[in-house]
Amino acid sequence: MTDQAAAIQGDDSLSEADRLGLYRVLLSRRDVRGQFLPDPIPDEVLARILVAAHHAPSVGFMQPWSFILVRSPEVRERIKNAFAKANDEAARMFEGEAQSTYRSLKLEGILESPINICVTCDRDRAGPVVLGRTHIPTMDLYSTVCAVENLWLAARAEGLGLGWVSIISEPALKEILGLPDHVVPVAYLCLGRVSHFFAQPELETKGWRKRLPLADLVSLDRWEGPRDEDLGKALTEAQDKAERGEIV
Ligand SMILES: Cc1cc2c(cc1C)N(C[C@H](O)[C@H](O)[C@H](O)COP(=O)(O)O)c1[nH]c(=O)[nH]c(=O)c1N2
Repeated sequence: MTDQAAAIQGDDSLSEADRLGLYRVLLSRRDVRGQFLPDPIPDEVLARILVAAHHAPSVGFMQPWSFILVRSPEVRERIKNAFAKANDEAARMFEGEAQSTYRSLKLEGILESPINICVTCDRDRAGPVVLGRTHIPTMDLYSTVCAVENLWLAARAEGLGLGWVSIISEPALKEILGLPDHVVPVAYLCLGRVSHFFAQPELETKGWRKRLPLADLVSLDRWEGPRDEDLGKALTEAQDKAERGEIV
């Protein structure tokens, strides 16, 4: 092992303020669609956010991601048209009241945000045999999602809003952005300064779906296995506190 590989983090303890700050970012991150301001993002801020994304974990240290920064109004117009087509198709998949609620939702900020970012996964980046991906081939896609989450949290820490738009046909997105076959567009993101962040997910406040009780989702040793009652109480308490904004 080289000296550098053996090196350990000098000051590896986090202050209480750091700990709370991280939870604050995690719990106050929102998917933003409608509150974008047009102000450009300074390069140094964008660079920090992209570095955070690039420090995500990845299978076999594959780093399969790339970031296409979409600034061109023409390209964004094409993306918006692809969204409008897919969104109309999506609306028809819901029945009755759900369909009218769906149609009332704002589900993208493609043109209002100053920049869009497509995070891609190059499935060939580290050759055909990748450490850790040998038996579950989708691990490179999951790694790319880790980069997306890092990017999302770093954006929130910088006071920027981010919205993920997935209501677009994948072939249309690939064609517009010129992606080769082996590159998957994992996430199409809208990024920018915002007028405000909502306290709760918009889908929750608009009555689409509620946050599930965490204690119902944690079991022991097997799928829907037994519950640890004490842990269940702790989970409910922690979730209630988070909902009241107490950690934040
Ligand atoms: C993979 C994926 C894909 C999408 C999303 C998220 C993720 C993870 N979300 C955002 C989603 O609606 C949102 O995360 C949840 O409603 C929870 O809200 P907060 O993110 O906590 O604000 C999302 N939102 C939207 O308005 N249009 C979209 O196409 C999508 N697509």
